[in-house]
Amino acid sequence: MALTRKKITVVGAGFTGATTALMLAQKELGNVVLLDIPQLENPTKGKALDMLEASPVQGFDSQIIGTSNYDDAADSDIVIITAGIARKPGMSRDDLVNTNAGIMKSVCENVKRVAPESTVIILSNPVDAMTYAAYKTLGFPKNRVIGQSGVLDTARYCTFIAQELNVSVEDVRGFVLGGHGDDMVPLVRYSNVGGIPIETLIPADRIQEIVQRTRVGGGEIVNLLGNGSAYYAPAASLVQMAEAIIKDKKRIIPVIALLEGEYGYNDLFLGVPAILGGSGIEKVFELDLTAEEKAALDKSANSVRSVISVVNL
Ligand SMILES: NC(=O)C1=CN([C@@H]2O[C@H](COP(=O)(O)OP(=O)(O)OC[C@H]3O[C@@H](n4cnc5c(N)ncnc54)[C@H](O)[C@@H]3O)[C@@H](O)[C@H]2O)C=CC1
Ligand SMILES: O=C([O-])CC(=O)C(=O)O
Repeated sequence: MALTRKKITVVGAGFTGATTALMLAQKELGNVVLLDIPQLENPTKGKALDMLEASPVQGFDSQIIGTSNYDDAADSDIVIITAGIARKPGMSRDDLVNTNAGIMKSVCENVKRVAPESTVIILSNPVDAMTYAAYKTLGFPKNRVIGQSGVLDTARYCTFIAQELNVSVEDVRGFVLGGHGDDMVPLVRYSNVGGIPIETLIPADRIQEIVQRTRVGGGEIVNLLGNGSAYYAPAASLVQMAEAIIKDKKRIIPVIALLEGEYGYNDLFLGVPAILGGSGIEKVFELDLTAEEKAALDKSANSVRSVISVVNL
């Protein structure tokens, strides 16, 4: 059987998009099309060419092109959408909803036209609502429309736990449920290092500080950067999701999925643990939650619902 490289389009060639494109190529996950608006066609081509010129040094054979023409994205296997504005200090992600919903709609109309069989991963904020907007515009099956928040939020949570215990990040396991906002739900009860529950290793008040720092982790970076938001860890998170799909790894990771009854929610996109493989979201896990955890998840779900309610498509 002839082997063909996958085609991955990254829409939005800003901080997250460009970083994602480079990481995808470095891991040789496929050929990469980096796409931005026509006014930025030359800078987009320039970024792509600059990345490609790193390939002899780093030894990767993925091709990377820059474009503003959706025909170049035709028949992509994966489309990653990072197009949109980012927040600045003092703003919440939800403040981006009107601008980014318009952008998401126009991007998805094009994606639907040129890459109807693709699996689409959304990053643009407010990401739960943008994943909903993408789903409605694309009309793709729910397993092929996936939002990114939980990989990043979990990565932040695990970073802080590893720092607290001075242990390898590789041995920290845990995950964050719910919407990508300040009321997301890091699940302490399901978190461990090397199989040892963190509740037996870290005092309860310190765990609560880690949970809170995770919740506002995006804002911490926004305040430090001063003029934009995080992009290295978000790009790494997108690449992990793309890799799980491209290699049919069947990884269990938190993703933003359409819920149809799971956790008692309907017609809602929310972060939940799922199997991510060749068919996209292959299964959503419904965990047993304590009353306290469920109340926290309800609060987060209500926040997402209120943002979705203002999305006009
Ligand atoms: N879900 C998550 O965990 C995260 C979400 N984000 C979100 O990702 C988005 C992108 O962030 P950055 O890359 O830092 O912003 P950025 O401003 O560096 O890049 C955004 C790019 O999108 C492009 N764009 C705008 N409209 C477009 C259109 N119609 N078609 C194609 N491209 C278009 C812009 O020209 C720009 O190059 C923001 O909404 C940000 O809030 C960022 C980090 C994490
Ligand atoms: O905080 C932001 O605006 C960007 C983002 O979603 C994150 O880094 O978690």
